[in-house]
Amino acid sequence: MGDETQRGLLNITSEIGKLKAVFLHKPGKELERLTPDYLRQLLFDDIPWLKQMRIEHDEFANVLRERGAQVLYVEDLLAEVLQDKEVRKNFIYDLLKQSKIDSLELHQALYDYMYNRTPEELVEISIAGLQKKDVNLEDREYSLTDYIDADYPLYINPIPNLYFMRDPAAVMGNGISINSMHTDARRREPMLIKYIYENHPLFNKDQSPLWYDYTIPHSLEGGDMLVLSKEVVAIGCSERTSPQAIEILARNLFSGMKELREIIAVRIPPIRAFMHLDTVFTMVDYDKFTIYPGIQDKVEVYRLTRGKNNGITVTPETDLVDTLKKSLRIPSVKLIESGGGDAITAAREQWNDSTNTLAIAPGVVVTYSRNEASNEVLRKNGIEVVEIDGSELVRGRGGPRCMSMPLCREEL
Ligand SMILES: NC(=O)NCCC[C@H](N)C(=O)O
Repeated sequence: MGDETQRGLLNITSEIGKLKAVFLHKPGKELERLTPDYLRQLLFDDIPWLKQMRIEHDEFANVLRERGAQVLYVEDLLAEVLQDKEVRKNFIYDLLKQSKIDSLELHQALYDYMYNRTPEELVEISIAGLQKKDVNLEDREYSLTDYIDADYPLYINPIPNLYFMRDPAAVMGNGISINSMHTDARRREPMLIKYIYENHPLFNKDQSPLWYDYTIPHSLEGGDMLVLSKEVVAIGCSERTSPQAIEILARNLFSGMKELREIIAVRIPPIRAFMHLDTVFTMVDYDKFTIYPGIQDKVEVYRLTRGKNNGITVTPETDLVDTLKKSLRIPSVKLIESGGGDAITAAREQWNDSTNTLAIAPGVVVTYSRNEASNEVLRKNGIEVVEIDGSELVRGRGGPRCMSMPLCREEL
């Protein structure tokens, strides 16, 4: 990575430029800690079969490599930064704080236990959680909390959604937004990215501005963030991303991304099936987007530009397509409706993330093979579709875009 280490690896100025480097997390033991009792709370609808899921995830990573992207795994970079003793100490403290371990004695015992693990084991604990039965703390005196929580099997909860790397952070320009997650189930994920951002030379923190921090109390998730061009960013205002967060992010982007002209805020209905903007709308080529049919009539669109009202002027718009044309300064925009024109098929395939495409070059996308009608309609519109199997991966309700965090794309 020679040069990139010098100037920072991060550079995302579009949704569709050829993908050069991407962050993934390969699903691991954290998925084996999902039980029926906690499924909903952990944002799953079913229990995936981990072995098959990992095969599917490897296929996804291979497709990206074959098309020229460097695949970096969050677990590897985190293990590298945790080699440093000071970083490791702080990380364990933050992990215990985040896990709300308040009892002094338990805190000390778990600290000691984790400090004596290898960086790789510590990474696994931070993702898969820590079961009580795996730590022998028999001799200590119980606190009231210990007695009351005795039936709960874990000291540290798993974070099974980490393989949806899109959401805890997003690269925009040469900076990064480390996001504030909407649900408790995902609250730890951005902390892991923050440790990598602050300590790994590949991220070259001094060259890479921080656009948003996960400690800000207004939720913002990466599935809502689309870098349409150097000059235009779209942000979903959704179940997961608040208008306050969009305004804070907008101010930071306007002051740090000199070429950025406007931010399009797209308000989508706040329901689980449409949890982020990228579950209903993704960019697939210079002037083409795939969209869940009918959603364009249910959204509200606002343009944010540099202005006097605390740095931002907000202009309500009436139509998504007109706004895209105007903002991107292109003569036409093609919306490719998923589902192939049939409402039932469209709804079924959207549930399985048909519109959550990952562009790996202009007009080339990765999708799940199961979404046959939606893939067909993309092809009919001149898009090259690279299919992967996702029968197990999809059970967490996310597709190829959700599973990837692009770090660097070729400039258009
Ligand atoms: N960008 C995305 O839409 N990511 C999918 C996240 C799925 C995950 N189970 C969640 O509910 O957060």
